[in-house]
Amino acid sequence: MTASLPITAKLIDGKAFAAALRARIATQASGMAAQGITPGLAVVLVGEDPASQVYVRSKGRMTREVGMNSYEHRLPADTPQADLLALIDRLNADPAVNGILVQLPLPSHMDEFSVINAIDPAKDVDGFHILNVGRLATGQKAMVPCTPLGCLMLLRDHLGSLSGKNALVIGRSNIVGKPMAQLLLRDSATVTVAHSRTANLPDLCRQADIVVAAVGRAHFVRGDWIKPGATVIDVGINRTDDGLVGDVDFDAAARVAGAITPVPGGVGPMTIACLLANTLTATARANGLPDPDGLTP
Ligand SMILES: Nc1nc2c(c(=O)[nH]1)N[C@@H](CN(C=O)c1ccc(C(=O)N[C@@H](CCC(=O)O)C(=O)O)cc1)CN2
Repeated sequence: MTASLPITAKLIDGKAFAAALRARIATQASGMAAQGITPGLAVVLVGEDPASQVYVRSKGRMTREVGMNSYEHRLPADTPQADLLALIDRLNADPAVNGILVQLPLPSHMDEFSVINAIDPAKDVDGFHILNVGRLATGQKAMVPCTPLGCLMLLRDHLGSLSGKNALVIGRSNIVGKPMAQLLLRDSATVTVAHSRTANLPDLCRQADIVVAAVGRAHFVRGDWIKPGATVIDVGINRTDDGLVGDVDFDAAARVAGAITPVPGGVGPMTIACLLANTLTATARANGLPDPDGLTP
């Protein structure tokens, strides 16, 4: 039905936005270096998941590019959980390390919550520790999960104020859906969180000024679900025979939406840029400095 319409949506270029954000972070990091402080980020990868290896490599490279120290720890897939917890203890105690990230997913013999909650909340640059989750939910100063923080930055840049907008978050994961809903609420949007049991999802979606799709199913959100002029943020990264695609049927949605993020090149690059932003914020807080400009929600 939508295929006959021209593509009219503005493309929200997350790749360009993330590059500009990293440049600002590099400038602020060099300001810290002038005060004798070099932020340090430790990334821990357990196992050989191919996508995780790519992300961890990119994290290390981009950390160094913005002038921070990168510490990479690669552990075999059969590492006992106690060994991972012992490494986290050492990183918690290391003053050169300001940020700690354990790449997810973890091998199935490990308990994700026990591992994440072992990280010092002040160094939890993923914002997944229960204390940071609670702080975000109650409007206190927190470390904020990187992907939703990146989505928020793109939304604010495109829309200015989110106040009073109808926002639909599709997906209720701890990494994206739930913190995204908290951030939108904090910006005074009217937020609905949809999931696999939600009734009448297409109709709900047709009422949304903002759609954040984070379900992990290729092309799940159809073009005729989109309200004309809506802003569509696609968090999905699905590897298919047609290559990497998002959770939104981009070709159809881009003929109806006012603005839309592509996959690749939309939200994905913001995740690592926001990780660097969080590392800078954690370093500032650890050294009694004010939060860096424009990097926190
Ligand atoms: N501890 C964490 N684990 C995971 C997180 C996270 O935030 N913290 N998020 C994802 C993976 N992720 C970062 O870790 C990540 C995903 C995607 C991208 C990205 O730049 N995507 C590109 C496409 C790259 C490709 O070809 O695969 C894009 O969308 O343009 C960066 C980071 C799960 N684990």
